[in-house]
Amino acid sequence: MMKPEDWKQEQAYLEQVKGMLQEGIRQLEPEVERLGGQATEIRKRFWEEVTVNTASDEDFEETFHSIRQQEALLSERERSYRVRLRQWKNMNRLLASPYFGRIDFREDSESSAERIYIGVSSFADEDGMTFLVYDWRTPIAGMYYDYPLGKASFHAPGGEITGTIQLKRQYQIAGGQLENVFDTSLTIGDELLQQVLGKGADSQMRSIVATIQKEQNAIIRDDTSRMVLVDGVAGSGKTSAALQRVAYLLYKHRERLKADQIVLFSPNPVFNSYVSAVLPELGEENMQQATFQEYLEQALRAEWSLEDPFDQIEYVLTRSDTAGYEARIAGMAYKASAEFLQALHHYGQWLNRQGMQFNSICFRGRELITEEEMRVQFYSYDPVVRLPNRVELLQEWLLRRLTELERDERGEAWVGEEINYLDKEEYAGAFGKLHRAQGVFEFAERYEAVHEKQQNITWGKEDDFDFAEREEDILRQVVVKENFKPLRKSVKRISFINTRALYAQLFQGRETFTGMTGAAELPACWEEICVLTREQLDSQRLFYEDATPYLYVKELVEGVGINTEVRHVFVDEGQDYSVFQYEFLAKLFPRARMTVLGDSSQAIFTQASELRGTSSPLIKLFGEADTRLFRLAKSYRSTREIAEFTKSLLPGGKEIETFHRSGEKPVLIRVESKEQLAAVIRRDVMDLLDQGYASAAVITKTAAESVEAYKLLTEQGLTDMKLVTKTSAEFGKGILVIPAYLAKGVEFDAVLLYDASADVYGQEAQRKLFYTACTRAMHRLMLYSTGEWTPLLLETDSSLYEKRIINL
Ligand SMILES: Nc1ncnc2c1ncn2[C@@H]1O[C@H](COP(=O)(O)OP(=O)(O)OP(=O)(O)O)[C@@H](O)[C@H]1O
Repeated sequence: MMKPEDWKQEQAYLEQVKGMLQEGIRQLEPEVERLGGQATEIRKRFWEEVTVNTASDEDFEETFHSIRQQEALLSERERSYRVRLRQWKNMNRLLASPYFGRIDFREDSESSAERIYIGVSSFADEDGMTFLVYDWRTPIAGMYYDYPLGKASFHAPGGEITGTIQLKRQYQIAGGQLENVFDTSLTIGDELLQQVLGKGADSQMRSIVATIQKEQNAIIRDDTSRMVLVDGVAGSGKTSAALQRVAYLLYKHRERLKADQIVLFSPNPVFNSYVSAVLPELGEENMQQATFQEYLEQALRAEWSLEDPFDQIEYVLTRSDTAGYEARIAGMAYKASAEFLQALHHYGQWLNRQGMQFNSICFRGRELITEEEMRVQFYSYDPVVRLPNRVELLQEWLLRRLTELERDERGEAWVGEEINYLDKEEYAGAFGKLHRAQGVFEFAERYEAVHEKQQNITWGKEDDFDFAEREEDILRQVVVKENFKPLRKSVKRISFINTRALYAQLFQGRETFTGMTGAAELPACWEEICVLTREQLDSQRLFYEDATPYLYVKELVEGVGINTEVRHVFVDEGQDYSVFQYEFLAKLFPRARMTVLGDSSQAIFTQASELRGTSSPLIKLFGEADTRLFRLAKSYRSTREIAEFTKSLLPGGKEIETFHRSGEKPVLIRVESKEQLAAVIRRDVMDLLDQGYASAAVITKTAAESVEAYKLLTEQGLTDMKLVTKTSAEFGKGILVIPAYLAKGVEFDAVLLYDASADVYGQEAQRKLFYTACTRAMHRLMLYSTGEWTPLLLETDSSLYEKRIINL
């Protein structure tokens, strides 16, 4: 218990800080207003203040300088305004809760300790010399997360500082009022964490700044590795740590790193809205967020109809009784593998010598430049020149060829016909050109006349400028040029490369594939995989598993469009990306460091990658020396009862540590029919809401099952539910019906697993999906079944759950 005089002292300090914050805000407010007003005014009157005169070169130069000056003034005002506004916002944020922690740190060279209060941003007194609150991201504040009482040290700009932490305190301050103070000897006391975790789920993720754990802090502050790889169990704070890390990096490199130089790849669009509040809460702007699918669509949508990962997983889960299923599944695994990547790499080398595929250039039903001509030209270049460079050379050659062919084309009969059909505007356009040309001819005529006089040479009549003939020439030129424009455009877009054929020729059969790629081992059903793949390609569709390899082949030949602006790439749910996708991201963002967060036990997609271990493509990506692997073994999300239950679902689950927050055991309820199922779920949802839980998710295996559940529950009179689909942009609080794969990464107060019977989760392959669904629950977990229980529960000790008999 805290001594009354300590409490009093804390109260007094809080009042002092609040008073100074209020004073700071009072002083800053008029300045923020003034600077904001000035910037707006300058922007509004920008052109009034600039004298625009371009009559002479000097005038032009003067105008140019005057614009530059005005621009500089505006950007200076806007910058000052932004800085002040940020300070003002930070102070306001602090006012409600100025700090959450304190350490008393005595440097070895000093006789007394300094009190370091820690909050979401720094706050200094008026002369800027004394820090009343330290930003949590400062090196000195880092000790708060890393050390218990006793010896501690931190890196200051001048070197390592060592000393002793003599006191460690945590605060709960809300609305400017001191609610609780805890002394702790540990890194971060459990008491506060208990309280934080005991709260209800939000529709948006919260910042964990006050209770970051030591092992999470190491991830947040790692600033040396090219690849930060986090393998953490469900609910261990991977996403939370990632977002805190973004905030940390933005603070530490605030002079040169901007939020839009950071990209977070997230599992689905709903997730984007789920995490979107954390950084603003910490006073930072949001980074860019994207899904890999968005990237694929932007690169391929123009030519292909693309399957997305959700349709792919629906196929995997629901179509096992259809023809070709086994082959497709084998194809998915192979097309995401390191072996296939290696094979494509060799394919690139093979293409260096032969086998390039082109689209001939056709015009008015004729082949102007044939595939064969292109192939001959392409392979006439020095073989040491890389494929993309040779493509460039070929492109230049094609453009030159087109110029020649365009010239030849002018005499063709169709051109004359087209001239006759030129409409008024086209004619006027061509005529304008003619007149410009005529100006040149007039000048030439004058010159010739003078020249003639001087040389006393007489030109023959037939050499005179024949306007009518010239007119026809120019019109022909114009018409052919117009008609050739699309050809040039498509050459510039590199459409002469037949990427589809380049990809399709990989799928002709086992021997040809091996010949082109040197691949040693192929799936047994390779021939069937070939047929399936070609069928798709022929109908202009790409399976999800083909999209990235297809892009890989495209870029192998054409070169990669790179982004050099982005400095950090974060990949959440990193286990769900294939080795291809990582290769891609590394190529696409050559100047970026990568942070990948994942959990192998939640690898529900077929293209999953190993996170650690010798075969991890992630470690290979930048090499072991540049990669740092972190392991998070403790799960914070769920109550101990739920976590003990979910860890029993995994073969290696024993390693998972649970956080000791207690609640009710998971409940297994068996019913007789779907109608009864809906009735029981309805009753349970109502009960949960009555008990004060604000978010409950009815989690299903597939989208089709979600639709069924939603319908049945509606029929039972449950209203105000939201059916979440892959196109949903966000979900609020309340009751959701959602397929498990869309609930990835998010959490709910209560999870009601719609149907955990053997019919639905009957196979070992569904274990990870089942585990992912159950681990979404924070406080309550209920599972229902309309028949035999799923065999995935067989290993689970019956003491870990409660079985209930329905009683409607
Ligand atoms: N240090 C912490 N302090 C307070 N809460 C924490 C802490 N670490 C994690 N949590 C909480 O635990 C829950 C799970 O965190 P998060 O979603 O970041 O985990 P995750 O590892 O990404 O989970 P999953 O892989 O299951 O999606 C969240 O409610 C988060 O706020």
